[in-house]
Amino acid sequence: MNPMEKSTAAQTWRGLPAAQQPDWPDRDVLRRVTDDLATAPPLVQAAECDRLRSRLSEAARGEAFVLQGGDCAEVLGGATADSIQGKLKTLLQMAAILTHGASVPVVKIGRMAGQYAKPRSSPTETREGVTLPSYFGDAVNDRAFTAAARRPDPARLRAVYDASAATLNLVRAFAGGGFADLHRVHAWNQGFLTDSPAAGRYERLATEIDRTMAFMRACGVDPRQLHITEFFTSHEGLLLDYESALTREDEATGRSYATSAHLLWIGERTRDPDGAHVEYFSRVANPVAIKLGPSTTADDLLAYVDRIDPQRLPGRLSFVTRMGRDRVRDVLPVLMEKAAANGIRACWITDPMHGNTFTADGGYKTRRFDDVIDEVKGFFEVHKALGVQPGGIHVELTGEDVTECLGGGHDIGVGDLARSYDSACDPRLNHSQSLDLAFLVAEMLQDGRRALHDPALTRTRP
Ligand SMILES: O=C[C@H](O)[C@H](O)COP(=O)(O)O
Ligand SMILES: C=C(OP(=O)(O)O)C(=O)O
Ligand SMILES: [Mn+2]
Repeated sequence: MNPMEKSTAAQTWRGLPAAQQPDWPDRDVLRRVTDDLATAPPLVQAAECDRLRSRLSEAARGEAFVLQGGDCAEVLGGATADSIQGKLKTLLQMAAILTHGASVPVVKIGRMAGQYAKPRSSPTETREGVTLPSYFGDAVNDRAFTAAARRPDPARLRAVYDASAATLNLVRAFAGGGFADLHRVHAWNQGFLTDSPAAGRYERLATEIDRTMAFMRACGVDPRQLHITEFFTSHEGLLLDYESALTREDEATGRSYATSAHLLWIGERTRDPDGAHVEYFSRVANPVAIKLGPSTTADDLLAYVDRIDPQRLPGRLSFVTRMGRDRVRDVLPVLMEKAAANGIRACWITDPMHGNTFTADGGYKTRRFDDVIDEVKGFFEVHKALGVQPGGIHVELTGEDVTECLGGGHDIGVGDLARSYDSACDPRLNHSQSLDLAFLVAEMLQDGRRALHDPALTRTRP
C-alpha cells in the first residue's frame, strides 16, 4: 500500500496558504516523483526522533547544549566524502571545545542530509537586464544563471532523497564506526589549516582531553563508552510535497513522522501561524523548531505553542532566534518573558547569522564575524538577566577554507571575499572561524553557568 494513503497527517496542509512553494511546470511529473518517494524507505526512524526530542528537553532545562550547523544550502554534487567529513570533523571539534569548556553535554545536529531547499526574498533575480527565477536550492532548480537551469524540475526531489540517503549513510558510519571516538580528538584537526590561533588552541585542548581520558582509563572507566557519538540531522521543512511524500506512520504508536530528518524547522518566511507549514508540522511527531525573526510577536509565540505543542511535550518545540545583533537585546526578552509567564519551557537556540547578512562591495552576500559574536553575546545576556541557561547555537558553516564571512582569526577582509566564495546561498563560517566561535561560546557558557550557580548573582527564575 502507498504509505502516504495511511497518513492523513501528510495532507491536511493542502488548501492552506503555502509560502515559498515552487511553481512546478509539470504537475504530472511532480505526482510521479512524489508517488515514488512515498514508497521509498524512511531515512530516519521514529525512535531516533524521539531520542532527539528527549535531548532537546535536556537542553531546554539547561542540562545540555545544542550545536546545530552545516551549509546554508547543500548542493547535489557536493555530497562527497571529503566535504561531509570536513563538516563532521568541524562539528565534532566544536562540540569538544564546548563540552570541555562548559562541562555540558553537546547535542550534535547537522544542517545536513536534506538541506537542499531555499526560501528567497525575491522570486526573481536580475543580472545585466536579464530576469530569471531565483535559485531556490538544488531541490528545485540549478544556480547557473540560465533559463534552463532556473526552471524548477521535480525530478530533483528524487535526487535530493538519494543524496540525503548517501550523506546520512556516511554520517551514521562516522558516528558509530569509531571516527567520532573521543580518542581521535587530535585526528579531527588533520587536513585543516594549522596556522590560525584557533587551530593552535584546539591542539592544546585536544592534548588536555587526551590526558583526561588517560586518567579516566587509569581510574577504570570503560573507554568503549567514548567510542560512539549521537549525531542527528536537520533541515528546513520547506517543500511540503517532498515532506508529505516522506511522512510515515509509526506502526508501534500510530503517530506520523517526517522521515526525511530527525529535526525539521519552519523558516522565518514560512512561519505564518495559519499557514500550511505550521499545519503540516502540527501533524508530525518529530521535534520541530521555528525560526523567529525580529518581527515575531508574543502572540505569534503563543499561537505556535497552541498549534504545534498543545500538550507541552518537553523537547517538542524549539525556537531558533535570528534577530540581528541590534535587535536581539530588545525583542528576545519580550518573547522569553511571555513564554515563561505561560509556563512554556521551549529550547531557545540562537542563529546569529541570518539577522546579520549584508551585501558587500563587489556584490557578495556576507556577515561580519564580530556581528555574529555580538548577537550570541546578546542572546546570552538576555538569558542571564532572566536566570536561564541558553539552549544552543545554530550556524552556517563548512569545513572548507572559504572566504565568505568577514573577520575571524585570519581577519578576512572585503577584498578576500572573491578568493574562495563557494556558497550556493548564504555565507558560511569557515573552519577556523567555526573554532573561534566555539571557543568564544564555551567561555560565555562557562561564565553563565558560574553566574547561575552563584547564589549572590542568581535571580528567581521567571
Ligand atoms: O538561507 C536563507 C535564505 O534563503 C536566504 O537568507 C535568503 O536570501 P536572499 O535574501 O538572498 O533571498
Ligand atoms: C533560510 C534560513 O533562515 P531564515 O528562515 O531564518 O531566514 C536558513 O536557515 O538558511
Ligand atoms: Mn541561510
